[in-house]
Amino acid sequence: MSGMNDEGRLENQENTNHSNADQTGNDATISTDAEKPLFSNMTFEELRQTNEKFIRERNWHQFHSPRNVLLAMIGEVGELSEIFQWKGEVSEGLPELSPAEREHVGQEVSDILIYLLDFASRCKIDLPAAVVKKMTANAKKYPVDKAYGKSNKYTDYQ
Ligand SMILES: Nc1ccn([C@H]2C[C@H](O)[C@@H](COP(=O)(O)OP(=O)(O)OP(=O)(O)O)O2)c(=O)n1
Repeated sequence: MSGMNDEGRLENQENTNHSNADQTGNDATISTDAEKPLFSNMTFEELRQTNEKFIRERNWHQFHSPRNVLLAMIGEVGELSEIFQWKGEVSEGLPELSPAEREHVGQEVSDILIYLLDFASRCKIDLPAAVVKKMTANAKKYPVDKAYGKSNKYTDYQ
């Protein structure tokens, strides 16, 4: 279960002592190191400010309406999808892709995030706060005891 701490940050209160093994005894966990730090320490706000400067210096705010930025983001989602298109299943860490393809994935996912930050900014949405709120709601909708090891929609066990 997750909740908010005094600073408004999402804190993970889940009991992580349970086994990841499913009923057949297999370890159902795909990633063993998913919770180790992976991202560099740039805040959403720092990234947003850097991008606002990029847009302002080019006098591009006139083009960056919420609708235009949303469409640009969807275009980048398409570009990311193209890298995976017609391939078989791809494993965590993308070992099936070439180094150039992995680099390309990083570029396209960055374009998506840049446009997402831009979109949130154009809509005056405090994105990290909205994400924390949504994660808290997700944890309530999908309680561990009901959702553990199941991929059902929450409506199946309401
Ligand atoms: N009007 C624009 C144009 C570009 N960008 C920024 C956001 C994206 O991170 C990146 C998108 O640039 P391109 O439209 O040139 O798209 P790609 O980088 O994906 O290039 P290509 O389409 O050649 O793969 O640049 C932006 O904010 N506003």
